[in-house]
Amino acid sequence: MIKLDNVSKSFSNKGQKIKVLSNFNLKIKCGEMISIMGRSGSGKSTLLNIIAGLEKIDEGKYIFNNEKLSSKGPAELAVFRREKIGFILQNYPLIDTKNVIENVALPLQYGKASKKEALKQAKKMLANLDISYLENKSVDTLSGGEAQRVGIARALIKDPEVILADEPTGSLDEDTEKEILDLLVHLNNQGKTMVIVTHDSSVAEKCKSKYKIENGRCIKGEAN
Ligand SMILES: Nc1ncnc2c1ncn2[C@@H]1O[C@H](COP(=O)(O)OP(=O)(O)OP(=O)(O)O)[C@@H](O)[C@H]1O
Repeated sequence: MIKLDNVSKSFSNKGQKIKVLSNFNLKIKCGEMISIMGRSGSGKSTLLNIIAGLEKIDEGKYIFNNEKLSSKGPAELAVFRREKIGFILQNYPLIDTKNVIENVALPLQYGKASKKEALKQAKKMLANLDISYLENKSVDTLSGGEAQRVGIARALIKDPEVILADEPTGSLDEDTEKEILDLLVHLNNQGKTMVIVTHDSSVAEKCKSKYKIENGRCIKGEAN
């Protein structure tokens, strides 16, 4: 369903060209859970941004469900992102003037849903993730693990096909990391395609396919 075919991507920085990905190939099947490792600066976040349609590629093809996304313009890519992609980040930027349920409801309110409908859906999502007790909490009172669950609820509220997670457990202690990982595995078992960028090999071990970015290319690790 996700296919990157001979992709190249460079950035220009102060007149200097930085080649990040070159002849980069990757196929991710629907419902797969994969990890992406690689040293700092190897291009992991760039890859997630390309999959999300936030970064254009220089050469090659990006295919999503038989659609050539690399030929689409910014407006079409924004629609694609809104409908298909959920992002989970290390420190999810929750809005601290809104409480937990309002934060989770927000992506629906940016769409067509009324506030009442959005809050109803958010309530359901919090219940699905067993965090109804956080509903009315102010986000600045949440622990790291609680904030991450709320971030996950917000990423899931529009029922995206693909979850892109950039260091989802990076700032958590060992026990909380395990709980969040179990939640990601659970979501994958429910059919979500997951792409997890991580520095942590214990996170990568949870994934059925493991990859590493090295010298701009994608290298497959041994199967679990
Ligand atoms: N918008 C940009 N403009 C210029 N250079 C960029 C831009 N985005 C990324 N880069 C450069 O591209 C390279 C890859 O960056 P990227 O953030 O994808 O790496 P990463 O593997 O995610 O790193 P880390 O593990 O440290 O987060 C780096 O050298 C970075 O400085």
